[in-house]
Amino acid sequence: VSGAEKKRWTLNDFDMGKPLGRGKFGHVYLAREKRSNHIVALKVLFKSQLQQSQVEHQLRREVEIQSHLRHPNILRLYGYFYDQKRVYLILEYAAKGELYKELQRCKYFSERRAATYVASLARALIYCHSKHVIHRDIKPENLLIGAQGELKIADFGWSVHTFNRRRTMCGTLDYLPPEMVQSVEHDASVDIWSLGVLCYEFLYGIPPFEAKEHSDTYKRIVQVDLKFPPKPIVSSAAKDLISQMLVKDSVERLPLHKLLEHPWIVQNVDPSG
Ligand SMILES: Nc1ncnc2c1ncn2[C@@H]1O[C@H](COP(=O)(O)OP(=O)(O)OP(=O)(O)O)[C@@H](O)[C@H]1O
Ligand SMILES: O=C(O)c1cc(-c2cccc(F)c2)nc2ccccc12
Ligand SMILES: [Mg+2]
Repeated sequence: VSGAEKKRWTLNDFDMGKPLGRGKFGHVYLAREKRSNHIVALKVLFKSQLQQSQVEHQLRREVEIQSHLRHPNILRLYGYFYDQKRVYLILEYAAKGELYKELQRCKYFSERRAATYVASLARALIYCHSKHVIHRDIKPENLLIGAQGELKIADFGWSVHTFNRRRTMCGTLDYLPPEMVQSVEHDASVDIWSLGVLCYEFLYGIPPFEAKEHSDTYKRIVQVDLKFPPKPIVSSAAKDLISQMLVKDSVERLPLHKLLEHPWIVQNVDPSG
């Protein structure tokens, strides 16, 4: 759907198909763009609900960010339009649906499948960070699966553009203390932590710091109370990678480009990518 940015879309440009799912602010439908016959997912959001939840600015930011990202493992946002009551997002259709449903169905993934997913997510995040975009909400619910089984990061609702704030806010960086200057790195490394949590959940079927009460989960996270269950059996290489990502001090976390060179990834991702 090239040149989509300039075009002014309306609902008449689409034939509506089956509902694909329900989100917090509305429904997502399968749709076909009439001129190109291109199949898309049309996310319909109600303005009233967006206003009630005061997420208008977040949605505009999500649209602004996602519409400029181009990567095979990032769900495309081709464009948007709105009418009196609703805002419509024209999204790439992920034919194999939600990753978390697939994880629930399989209970946990094989090491090869988990490593393949982790590697594609790492590549997508390297791309995002190179554009000074941090996702900040990497979790199974926000991952969709494309027609060829490839992973697509969706839902940039919590993503932020860090660069401008840092630069424009203070002009020169010269007078900023290390933690302020580092904070751009610092923020980017939140996605490394989340990817480590995801890798653990792919292999064990449960997230590493799960607890009955929120307060207990909070404690386990801040203490990095990382334990590997005896079952299912997981290779020490996988545990080594996870242990290098779930590190409290963010600057100590394994950088994403180093992750792609880790033995567990190299040995478990088929070279065809
Ligand atoms: N591009 C897509 N392709 C296929 N299915 C989709 C797509 N986008 C959404 N869906 C389906 O619709 C459901 C709801 O979509 P989504 O999660 O984006 O809404 P939401 O939950 O309101 O968003 P958010 O998670 O930011 O609150 C998803 O769980 C998924 O099943
Ligand atoms: O009536 C509007 O001008 C309007 C526009 C947008 C909007 C504009 C661009 C991108 C985007 F994602 C959303 N969101 C809204 C949310 C609530 C109420 C009104 C609006
Ligand atoms: Mg959702």
